[in-house]
Amino acid sequence: MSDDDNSPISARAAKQLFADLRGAPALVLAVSGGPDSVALMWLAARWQRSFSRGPRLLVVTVDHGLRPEAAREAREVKRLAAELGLPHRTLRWRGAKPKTGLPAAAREARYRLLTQAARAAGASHVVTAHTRDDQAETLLMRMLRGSGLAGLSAMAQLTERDGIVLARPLLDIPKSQLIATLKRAKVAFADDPTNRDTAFTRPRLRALLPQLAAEGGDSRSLARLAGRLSRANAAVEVLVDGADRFLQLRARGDAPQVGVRSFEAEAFALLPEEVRLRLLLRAINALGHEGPAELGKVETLLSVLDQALALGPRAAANGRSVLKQTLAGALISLAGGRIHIAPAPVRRSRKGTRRADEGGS
Ligand SMILES: Nc1ncnc2c1ncn2[C@@H]1O[C@H](COP(=O)(O)OP(=O)(O)OP(=O)(O)O)[C@@H](O)[C@H]1O
Repeated sequence: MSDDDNSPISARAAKQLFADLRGAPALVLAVSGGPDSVALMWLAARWQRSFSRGPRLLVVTVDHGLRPEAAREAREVKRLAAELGLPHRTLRWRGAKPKTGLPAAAREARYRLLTQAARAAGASHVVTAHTRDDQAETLLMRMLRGSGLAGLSAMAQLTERDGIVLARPLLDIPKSQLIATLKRAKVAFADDPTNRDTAFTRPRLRALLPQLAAEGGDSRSLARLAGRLSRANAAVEVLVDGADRFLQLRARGDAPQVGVRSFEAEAFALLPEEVRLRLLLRAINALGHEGPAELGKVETLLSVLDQALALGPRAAANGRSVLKQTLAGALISLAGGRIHIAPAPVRRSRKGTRRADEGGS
């Protein structure tokens, strides 16, 4: 860790960190009460005071209803926000809590509540306090799961959700600098014990980080790796855009069918495997009605498709369907020398709930 990693963030440095947010009408600051987000609130308040007409700031704390101390922590954030002259709201997650996958469900609820609050306040952005340490943990978690290049790109500075921009201006900043900033400003912050609860994957991985850092794999190098993979991922996406246009040009003579993607099988087969995979993934996610497809399942589908295509154009050119499979609510078929992707038919199950056909046929 360099000396800089332990120095407080200056007003000048903060101005650069928040530069992308300067023109926003209003910002929701997502503040849990932990050190990272309390530092975000303190830095943003100081930054806003430097303008006569900066973005309006609204501080939002989500109480997930999972820990008894959460309500007190939210009140503490409200008190600190008031000291900084910022309005604050506490939002409660009232839905049923699942027995498994609780962190993921809580995160989903949190982002839903935060984006709703942003919309209601006329804010264009929800700003979170993700740090370089969070980025390193995210990369590590995804590496252990065997994620693809897109997943290994970890978090981006700006993403979009339901028309609201999620901004992470502190993504290159180590947590130690945020703590140094709070210490210098004499601001107190809460300690969330779930951050160390080894019943959850992320805290278990967090506990491994000092050992990795001792071997040279500190948050700086892990975050640099995520940045490099993100750059490579962006380049592949541009190649996939180009391949998509190429396939559309090849289909010029064919009347396009509404709600169906279709590729000429022979031209598709010439493309690199990663590009073929992403073309399928994009089409399935755009037309399927069961949420994003799992990468592993699309890989399996592609190998089945490749085997069918390896039988040669004859196999696929006689109009008969040589492959018909559903995945993530999309129907993928190979017939007449073309690959078709369309929404899968929705049928009623015996219990009366609607569901898509499953499995191949
Ligand atoms: N209860 C909360 N209320 C408001 N904002 C929160 C809350 N919890 C987390 N945040 C915001 O999200 C940021 C990341 O928090 P944390 O690392 O705990 O999230 P996570 O559960 O690991 O999931 P993700 O990284 O996907 O958001 C925090 O710095 C803060 O800005």
